[in-house]
Amino acid sequence: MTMRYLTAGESHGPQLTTILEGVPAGLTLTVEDINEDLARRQKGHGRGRRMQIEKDTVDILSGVRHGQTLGSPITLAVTNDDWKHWTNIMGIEPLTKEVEEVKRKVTKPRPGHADLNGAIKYGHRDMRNVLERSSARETTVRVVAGAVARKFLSELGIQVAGHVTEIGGIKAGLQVIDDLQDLKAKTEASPVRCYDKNVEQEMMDAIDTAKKNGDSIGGIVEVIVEGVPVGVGSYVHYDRKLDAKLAAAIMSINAFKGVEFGVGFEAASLPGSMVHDEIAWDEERGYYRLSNNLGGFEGGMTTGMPIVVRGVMKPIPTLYKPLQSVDIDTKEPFQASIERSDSCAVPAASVVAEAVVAFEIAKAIVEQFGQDRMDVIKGNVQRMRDHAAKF
Ligand SMILES: Cc1cc2nc3c(=O)[nH]c(=O)nc-3n(C[C@H](O)[C@H](O)[C@H](O)COP(=O)(O)O)c2cc1C
Ligand SMILES: C=C(O[C@@H]1CC(C(=O)O)=C[C@@H](OP(=O)(O)O)[C@H]1O)C(=O)O
Repeated sequence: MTMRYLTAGESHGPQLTTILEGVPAGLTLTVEDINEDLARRQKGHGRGRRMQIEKDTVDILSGVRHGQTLGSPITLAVTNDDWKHWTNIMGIEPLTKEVEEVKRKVTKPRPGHADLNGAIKYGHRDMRNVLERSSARETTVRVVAGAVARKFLSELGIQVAGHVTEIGGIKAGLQVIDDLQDLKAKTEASPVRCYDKNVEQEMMDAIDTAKKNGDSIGGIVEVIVEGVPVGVGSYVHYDRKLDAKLAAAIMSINAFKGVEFGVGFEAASLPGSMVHDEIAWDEERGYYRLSNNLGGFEGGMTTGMPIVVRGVMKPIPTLYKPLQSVDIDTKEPFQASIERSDSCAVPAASVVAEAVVAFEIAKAIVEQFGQDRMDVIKGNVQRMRDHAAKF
């Protein structure tokens, strides 16, 4: 058995829901653990008006009793505060004439969003049926699932931190990050979730300029995970490689277009001597590496060094400045008219990236070190650490 989750819910429907299955029994879990991450996801310069309407908090509806997980499926829900403005448009009852009159049918696909392909695929003449689910509103409950995973990992001494390294071409200064607490403190204090104070204002200006021009910008987020034991994941079969799973998880975030580990794409132009992480040993630490260019992975398995994974987010597709598109009813070209949109969601996406990475690592640990009980998993992880230290 494994840990898995489903998400359900439309962007302007009553709520987003996730059911997590396979979370071991005996994990201490409170709504506060989760609400903290939900609040972090809502912050960040560049978000549109929707974030002022929502104040995301979670309800735990099953699988937890007196602050402890039971081992049974955990149902978690986040209410959409905006729903009250959309009850006619998003109702589940059949259409009446009055509803038809207020129903905002969407027939103008946005380049870069899921509208046109989704409409053709599912046969929807009203593209609201596509955008409601393709919206990144769904990432609220991925952050909820990730918060549970993060709590699980913290019990095993594993820390996860995400931050923004680039927005609209403005790059954070290069720094080897070896203090996650410091990184977290700097990132949380930053309106763009970037540790480098020197570029913060430039990033915000880039976002404001894009917004003023009716445009949008993307960027790069990085997630660092410390404390994962050696050998999580496996080289023995392609679908057991943990780096591949993390790559898929990052790519699954709305608007993400690429993933790299450690030096990543730069490895193409570097000689092997500048890429591979030399191996050393001492009595206290056991085996360790003199560098971490490969971002914590060899052979689909963790090396014990921090995992360093980055993802690139394209600019937000909904633009106030119209791009060419065609109305699917009239087949006429149109000028876009936009109600609201984010102009940059890279800071929020760094929290989503943390969540999906945390979930994949928690899942791999549950698969490898025991499934039902926290105490058994803790013991098994410790045995692996001892084994590696003595090896
Ligand atoms: C946190 C977050 C917020 C987003 N906000 C918007 C938005 O306001 N407007 C928009 O058009 N796209 C937004 N996106 C991106 C779209 O959801 C995404 O581009 C779309 O689902 C199409 O999928 P794809 O870009 O992965 O192909 C956001 C993405 C994330 C991660
Ligand atoms: C609601 C969220 O993000 C939304 C993601 C999104 C999209 O198209 O992906 C479009 C916008 O939604 P709306 O059209 O309601 O303004 C964003 O606000 C959120 O992150 O919670």
